[in-house]
Amino acid sequence: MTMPTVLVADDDRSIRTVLTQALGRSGYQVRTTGNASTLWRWVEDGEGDLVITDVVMPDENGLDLIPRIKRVRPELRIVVMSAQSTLMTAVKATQRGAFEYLPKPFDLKELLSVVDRALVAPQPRLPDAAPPPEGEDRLPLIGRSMVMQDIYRIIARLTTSDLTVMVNGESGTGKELVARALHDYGRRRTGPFVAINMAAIPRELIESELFGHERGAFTGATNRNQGRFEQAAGGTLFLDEIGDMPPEAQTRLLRVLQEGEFTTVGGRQPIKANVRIVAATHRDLRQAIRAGAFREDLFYRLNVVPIRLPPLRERPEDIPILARHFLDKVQQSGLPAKRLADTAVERLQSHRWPGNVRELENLMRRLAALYPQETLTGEVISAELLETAIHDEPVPAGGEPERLAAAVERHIRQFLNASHDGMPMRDIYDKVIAEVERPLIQMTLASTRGNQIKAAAMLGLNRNTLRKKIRDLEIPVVRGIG
Ligand SMILES: Nc1ncnc2c1ncn2[C@@H]1O[C@H](COP(=O)(O)OP(=O)(O)OP(=O)(O)O)[C@@H](O)[C@H]1O
Repeated sequence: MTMPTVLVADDDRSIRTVLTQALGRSGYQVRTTGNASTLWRWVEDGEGDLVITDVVMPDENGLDLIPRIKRVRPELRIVVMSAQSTLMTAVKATQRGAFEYLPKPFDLKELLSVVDRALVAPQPRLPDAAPPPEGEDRLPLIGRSMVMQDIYRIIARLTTSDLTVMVNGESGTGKELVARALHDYGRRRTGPFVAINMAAIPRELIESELFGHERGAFTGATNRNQGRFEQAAGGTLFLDEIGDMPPEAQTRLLRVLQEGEFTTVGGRQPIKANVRIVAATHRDLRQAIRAGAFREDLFYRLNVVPIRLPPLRERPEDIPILARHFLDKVQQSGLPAKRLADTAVERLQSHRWPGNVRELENLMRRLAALYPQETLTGEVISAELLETAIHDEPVPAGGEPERLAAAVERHIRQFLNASHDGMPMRDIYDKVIAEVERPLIQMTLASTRGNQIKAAAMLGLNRNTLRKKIRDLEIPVVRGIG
């Protein structure tokens, strides 16, 4: 029995060598070339059982070759590998009919398993998504970390179906962007994208917002109103913060998903639901189910394809590229160009980003608007991060912001417990006040980069009072930064 022949096209000689060895060891016959035209000639001549192609080659883009190959040899499987590991590459490769897309660098074992699968997989149905708009190279999602690569591949596959998707991730991780990408590159892209945020609508209005209402259905319903289900007909309905949906609305939504039709509030005539649903939440829905706050049956209806968006701190390698992307964006809106010093990148990568990508985006916007220097240094970033730390309440890992008073109570309890062995503690008042005053003054000074006049104004203190406090609390004075 002759072993299948794998045709490899990549302009990088070392990749050709590695693939020849690895595929050869697995018993395949291998032919390699460094350009697209030779690959095309082999394919036209009927050679090969599988193609592995790079994207950027000197004579032609591998992605452009896929439709031509599919036209002459629809049965031939194509695996795309690319160092241009963006969402668009994944979407284009999948929608043009590639069997699999592998971002470089890839794991050889994974490649071999893809090759094995490709050669035995049943005849593929051509994706029924229309090809994405050409020249559409604006990237909706930025980041090249391995976790994001996996997400791009899932999104790319999901653009060829209408499966329900559940996006889970902390606030600001890009859940809405994922929902939009699923719509913009999917089969329903010519239809509407309609979003509704369960947390932002009063609970008694949610059903009428979702399904619409008839005139006179309730007090104040002076007109018939279309709900989001009707508005999104033929397109995508994004149910944001689904974990905040009240129980009655959950029951109704479940019924609509089971029956494929809905009635408006006060209406009788069932209307066919024609939407693709993408739901999102920052909550742990399994925990909500255990607490009786979310219907398990609804969860399973929605959680057909789960996508977990990682918090930014789990993919620090994406931070520089995201930061530069946001600086470019603000530059396009007319603000001066900025660059990041290496120290700035380091500082950004060591921050925890409780607000995730949104926090990074806002920081870059603020820096572009506020700082006159062209180069942003680590020091500038630190000062700005401290400033936001003063304005934002801290969000501990548990999710809910900790009240300052709660933290203070915890510390006071410790003070009081420390005084239990007979000797009452003295000067508790001054000690506690100093504990709060010292970081307050220190951080305010850091955020004004040592400028005591500005710090006094921010604190609402007289300048002399501030100076006295700095002396009494023995706060080191750093002057003249920036
Ligand atoms: N991978 C990414 N690439 C580029 N921009 C991103 C990315 N992820 C998030 N953003 C940007 O960060 C901001 C927050 O994203 P988005 O609104 O999608 O987050 P979310 O998870 O839906 O947040 P929330 O749960 O608070 O509604 C947006 O301005 C979005 O454009």
